[in-house]
Formats: sequence, structure tokens, C-alpha cells
Amino acid sequence: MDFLLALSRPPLVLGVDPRPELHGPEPLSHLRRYALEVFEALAPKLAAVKFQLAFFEALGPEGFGLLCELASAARVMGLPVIFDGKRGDIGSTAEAYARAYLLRFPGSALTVNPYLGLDTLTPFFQAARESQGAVFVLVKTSNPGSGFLQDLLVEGRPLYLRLVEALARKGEGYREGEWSRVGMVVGATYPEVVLTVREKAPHAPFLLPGVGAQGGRPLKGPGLLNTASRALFYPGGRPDLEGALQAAEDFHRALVE
Ligand SMILES: O=C(O)c1cc(=O)[nH]c(=O)n1[C@@H]1O[C@H](COP(=O)(O)O)[C@@H](O)[C@H]1O
Repeated sequence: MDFLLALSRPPLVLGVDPRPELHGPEPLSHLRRYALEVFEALAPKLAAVKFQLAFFEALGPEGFGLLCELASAARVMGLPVIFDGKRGDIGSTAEAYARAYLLRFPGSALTVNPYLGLDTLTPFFQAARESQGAVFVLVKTSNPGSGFLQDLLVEGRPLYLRLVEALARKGEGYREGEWSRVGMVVGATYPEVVLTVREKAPHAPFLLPGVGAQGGRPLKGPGLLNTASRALFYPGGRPDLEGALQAAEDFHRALVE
């Protein structure tokens, strides 16, 4: 599966950030069953499923096994997969991260941190092209303190915009048809930034986290993949299949109709 197929699906991404304490006495087996049920029920309304690696790593070795199992299940259901790892390191280590998440899981996407420099992103871009995957580069994150570094003025422009300009130039080389394999992460909590960044990067798919629990509202537009974790996976603060379906329908109405 080519990850760019996600761009022709409904523009909602299901974030899976598992909280074992919400899954009773046998949390992993309950979580496995619940996640599969949610994938099945929501699949027609989703662009992709985004797995937050930290939450799976926190479950220990079994958690990593479960991540691989759920990612494979999503793919079997026709759902593109995003690994949210926010990886970033010197080139040789970046190559290992790219092998782990883009080449071992062809057609998937990975979130990456660009603040070690653009040279460190090249292995991710190359792996994404080779595997028909994608890379989502953190540009302007959804958290309240993101401006401390990301909004710093550099030659009169915020740092995140300088980054976007450089990425858009690089991303042209990784463009296929309408969309590039070099995507960007912009918090839905900063809707005005989404518009500014879109002007500079017309071909980049955008991942917009912060919808729902962080107060961001769904944003409509070509290539805008709205992503919600708690609001979709744990509506009302707990596992609830009916509630998840209702939440997905509400987002779908706001984004598609
Ligand atoms: O890359 C991300 O997905 C991400 C970037 C960002 O700027 N803000 C952000 O919240 N995220 C992730 O998006 C998810 C948000 O979770 P909810 O607030 O529950 O929807 C978490 O997995 C975060 O790690």
C-alpha cells in the first residue's frame, strides 16, 4: 500500500495512545480486542491510524509486540499506518530509525524531529521514497510552549517558517502526483499557522494533532489530516466503542459534509 492513498480517504486520523489502567485486570488482551473493534467500526471514516510509540514502549516488550500486531491488522483492513515516534538523530542513527519504521513496515509514515538539521532527515526521506511511505516533520507543535523555540524570529521570520521553506524545497524532489512524501506536522491548536504554512508548502500533506482533547477544532482543506487520540479512542475518558463511532461521525460531518 502506498501511504499517499491516505490523502484520498476521509481526512480523519485515529490516534492510538493506549492507557493500560483503563483496560481492566488483563489490560493487554482487552486493549487488543478493543483496538481491533475500533479499527473495524471506524475504518470507512478514517484516513489512517497513528500509533504513539511511547505509549506502546511503556507497556514493555509485550507492548512492542502488540504495536506490530495492531499495525499489521490496520493494514489488513486497508488503513495506512503512521508511527508517531518523533525520531531524530545524526545520519547513521537516523538510518536505523528509518529502517525500523519505514522499511520494515513499507508504505507507512513516521513523525520526525528536524531540529538536529536537515541532513539528518535525508535517510528518512530516502526510505520513504523507497518504501512508498511518508515522513511527517514537526514544524509547529500543538503544545502551549511550542513558541519558545519554534516562533523565535530568525532574519525577521519565525524559525518554523524558515524550516517550512527549506522543507518545501527539499520536498519537491519527493513529490508524486499532487502530494509530496515530505509531510509536515502543524498543531490544530494554531489554525492561523496552518494557513501560513500551507501558502509556503502547497504539496505537503499536513498532520494536524491537537484536535479534541487539546482544544483544537477540525480544519478542512486539501491535504489536511486531522488527528485525534483521546477524543476518538477514549471518548468520555474510557474505552467506549459506541462513543468512538459517534465521535468519528461528528468529526466526519465537520470535515466532509
Ligand atoms: O506528532 C504528533 O502526532 C503530535 C504533534 C504535536 O504537535 N502535538 C501532539 O499532540 N502530537 C501527538 O498527537 C497526539 C495527541 O493526543 P490527543 O491530545 O489525545 O488527541 C499525541 O499522541 C501526541 O504525541
